[in-house]
Amino acid sequence: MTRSGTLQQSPLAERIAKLVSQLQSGGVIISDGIQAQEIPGRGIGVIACRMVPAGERIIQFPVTSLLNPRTAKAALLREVSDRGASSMFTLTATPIREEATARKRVKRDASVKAHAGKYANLLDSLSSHQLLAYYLYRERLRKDSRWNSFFDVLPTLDAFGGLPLVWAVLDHGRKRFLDYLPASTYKHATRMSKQFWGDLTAVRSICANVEDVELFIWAWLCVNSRCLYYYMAEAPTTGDCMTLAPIVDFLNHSDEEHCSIQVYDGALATKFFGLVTTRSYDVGDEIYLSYGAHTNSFLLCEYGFTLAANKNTELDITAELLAILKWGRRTSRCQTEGEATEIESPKLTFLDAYGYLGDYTLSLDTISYRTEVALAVSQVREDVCREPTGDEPKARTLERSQLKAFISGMAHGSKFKAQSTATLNAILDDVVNNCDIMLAKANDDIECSGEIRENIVRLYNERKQIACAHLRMHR
Ligand SMILES: C[S@@+](CC[C@H](N)C(=O)[O-])C[C@H]1O[C@@H](n2cnc3c(N)ncnc32)[C@H](O)[C@@H]1O
Repeated sequence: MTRSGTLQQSPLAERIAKLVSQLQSGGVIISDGIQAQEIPGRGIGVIACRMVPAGERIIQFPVTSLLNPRTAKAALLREVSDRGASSMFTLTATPIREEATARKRVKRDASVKAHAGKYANLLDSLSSHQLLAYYLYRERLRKDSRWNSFFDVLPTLDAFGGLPLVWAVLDHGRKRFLDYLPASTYKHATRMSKQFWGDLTAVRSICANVEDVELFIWAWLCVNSRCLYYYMAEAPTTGDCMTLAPIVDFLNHSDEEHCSIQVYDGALATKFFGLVTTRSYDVGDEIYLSYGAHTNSFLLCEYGFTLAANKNTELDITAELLAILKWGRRTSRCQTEGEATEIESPKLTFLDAYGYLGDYTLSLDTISYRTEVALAVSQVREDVCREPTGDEPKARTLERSQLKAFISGMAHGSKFKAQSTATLNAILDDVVNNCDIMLAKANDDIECSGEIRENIVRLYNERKQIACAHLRMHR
């Protein structure tokens, strides 16, 4: 992974040492048992440099040194009162005027106060992700930012080049790779792209001079891929409870549990944000953190990598199943999921009413209950999914009650089993064929190379592996 910076930059080890020393002088405690260093294929990671037992606190951060919406907002407001109108950025709404003479200082102070109040309200209107991306964007442009040694070790925009979001937003000849993605991954990338543009618009609505899309996407992705959960009472949603913690954010992901985050009280009423090992390590072992039980499709979209062997692998057949529910037929290339859910359909309305619309998946050995329900609904007539409006044939009433009993878990749904298996097998045959086509396409495309091809191939191989396992089980 390339690091941010230019030709004059010092070696990575020196930049890491500089960041560590700056953090330590700010009260961060880093165990002598760990060391951050470059790891082939994974950027920077954290390694045990002595035997580290389970239960050791390896990093401890005074919460006031974290970079999160709370500390970023405080820094932004301080800047307004310190710099007044000479602030590098001015708000879209009523910028304050520089007052030239001492006589006008009182008036100026009042103006700064009013400005700060307005600014605080505007900042409060941003989500945590928007606020942090805005803050990183601004700080990255400052020569004297207190976060410069952190920025010196963050990935460059180039290092984010494997993310579908970057292909979608910046293209750089890669937009067409989006068409190689499985439908569910494509949908995830599209959703992120929408969120990204929405966030940029929100930030620009309070500060028009956020013009550099490349710098903003870099900031947005640093926040997206490096933030950890951190509870803040003022955060409006769980998703807003996020913080950056330099060094902690060097830990790479594993689907095994390695470490946990703890917030605890220290001396003098200081609160600490700490990282604690949950297993022991030998010298040279990499110390990981689980980012969550994520599939490779999720990891690719949110973080730009996939795991060679992922415990949370699944096959998403939402697009394929929605096409059957809506149109009563299969489609060969399914990127139609959005389209299918937007169209009025009694079966989709019915599934939605019961909380079973979308997210149809299979793991290597199980079919999710949501998928079973959707398969059952796919085989009944549309009028079974409508509420009765008067007299109706008894058979329809019976079938509706059998379906509802299955959905609510009161019946095994054996009535639906055979047809569900047949429909699923037909979908899985299509999945296998589609995987072969897409694998051949990606492999033949010489521009789709390196890590990007490796990740796409991994997604299709996984899909194919799960589809074949179920076809073997159910044929
Ligand atoms: C929180 S950062 C971890 C530190 C990062 N490696 C760095 O160089 O700064 C998350 C990023 O690390 C990389 N990463 C994390 N876990 C990985 C893994 N198991 N394999 C490959 N890359 C990984 C991805 O680029 C991801 O976006």
